[in-house]
Amino acid sequence: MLQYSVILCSTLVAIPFLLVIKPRKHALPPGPKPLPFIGNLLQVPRKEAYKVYHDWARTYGPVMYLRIFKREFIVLDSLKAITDLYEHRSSRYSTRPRLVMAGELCGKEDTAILFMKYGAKWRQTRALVHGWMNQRNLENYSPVQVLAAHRLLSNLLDKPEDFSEHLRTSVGSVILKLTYGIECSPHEDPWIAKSEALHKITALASQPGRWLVDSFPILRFMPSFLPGASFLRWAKKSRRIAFDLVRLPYDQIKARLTEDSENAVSSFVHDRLLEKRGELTAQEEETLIVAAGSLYAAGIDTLVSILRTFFMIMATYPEVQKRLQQEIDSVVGSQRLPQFEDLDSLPYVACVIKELLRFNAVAPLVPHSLDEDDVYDGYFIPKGTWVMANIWAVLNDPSVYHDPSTFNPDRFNPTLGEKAEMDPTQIAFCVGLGRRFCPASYFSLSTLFIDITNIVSVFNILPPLDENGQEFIPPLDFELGHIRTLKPFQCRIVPRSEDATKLISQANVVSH
Ligand code: HEM
Repeated sequence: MLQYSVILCSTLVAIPFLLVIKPRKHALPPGPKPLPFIGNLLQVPRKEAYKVYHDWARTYGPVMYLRIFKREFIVLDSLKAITDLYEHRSSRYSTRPRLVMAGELCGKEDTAILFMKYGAKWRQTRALVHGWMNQRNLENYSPVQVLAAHRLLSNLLDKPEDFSEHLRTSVGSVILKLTYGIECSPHEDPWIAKSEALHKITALASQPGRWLVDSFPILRFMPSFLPGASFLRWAKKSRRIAFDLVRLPYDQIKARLTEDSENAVSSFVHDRLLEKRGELTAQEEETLIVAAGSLYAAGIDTLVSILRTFFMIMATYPEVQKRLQQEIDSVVGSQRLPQFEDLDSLPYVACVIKELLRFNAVAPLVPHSLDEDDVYDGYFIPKGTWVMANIWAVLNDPSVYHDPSTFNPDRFNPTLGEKAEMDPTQIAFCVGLGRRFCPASYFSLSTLFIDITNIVSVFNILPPLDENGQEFIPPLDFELGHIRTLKPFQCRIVPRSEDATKLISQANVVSH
């Protein structure tokens, strides 16, 4: 009942806006026929939207238009359209769409670069992140990445069934150590728990179509004690969690720098503070806090999603696992664990990583927006529109990737007479190479390399068993929050040999 009254109020608020829509010189792009007032609300897919949009593109073409109430959406379904807008018109298409719930009410616009509007604040934050995450600094991160990979092996040996949690701890501990110098505990670390809580909030807050306030921003001014305004109370709590997560670790480092400078550990934040002798202006401080917090928030979920998919693939495609192990064994042997120095000698590992990034499409629909009206391909693109790059469609285009629903790393391994298929690393991270490309692509690829090689060198990853003790293949069921990730699934993780078990123990003695 309450919901109906909110919809009724919103309708009354929206009518005057609808009446002043001006005639446009160029037509909007084609799309499914909208209903009066609610637009395409009832047609917008709730599940695997990127697949449905791709199907629609067969009817409407690679540039499609949708509307939900007053919010306008364009879906770009080809690499050409994405590159034309995100890259060739990057000065216009580099801002983010308005997200009232996630961005404004839950505070993501002020705490994470990913959600920030294009402008001076974004540029300053981005410059800080980019300067630190570039390829030249990669060597400095290696010891931390190797240590975390070894601890991951030990955790997988102890409690294989908790592999998803171990992955989150491992990736989180690398990012927290490099960003803030924080040492995470191997189990139930409070920082990792906070990041998990924020991940859930962000996924919920940015769910398209979930929040009426995203379509009717005026609802944010409702008194929060009113019935029907529980979303405002939830947003207030979530906002506090988002701010705490970026502020608390920063405050800890700052305090340690003055109180206990001898024991302060080098990190992104520590080194920036030291450069300025701890005397940052309020604005510099805010930029540093957000830059550091952005890495933590943007980095964990993406990498964990890819690594979980890796476990699923190993359990589903035993022949791929066997080839990986054969290659690693032939280069590394059985007396040590893989290292970064082995990278150039392991071409099949590189192909598997590329195929994981293609197959998983962590960010299947990347939203950008524009602050001025534009015309593309004869179509009108209104300012403020959500422009969504369908990266899943590009990474699953059968004219580029043969049999795209099959996991096949060999597609990147040119054989006699056959060309390698398009390298997906650029697309997965960069999306048409616009200005918002992922600043952490080198870091991500190196983390995937060290984790994957270490895991398969000592473990066999096998399908789970059913109640009759028979192996079964878990379904490949992805869910989409703010990123695309597999729903919980099981697999068996078993040491390959006694030597492998010994190697894990030795590596952890050395690392402690
Ligand atoms: C496999 C792993 C990853 C993938 C596939 C990935 C992909 C992406 C994509 C598609 C974007 C948006 C690009 C756009 O808007 O055009 C992005 C942005 C971003 N990524 Fe990543 N990412 C990954 C890992 C990471 C990691 C590990 C970190 C940090 C440690 C990170 C930090 C960021 C940040 C800060 C942005 C925001 C850039 C901005 O808005 O200016 N990413 N990433």
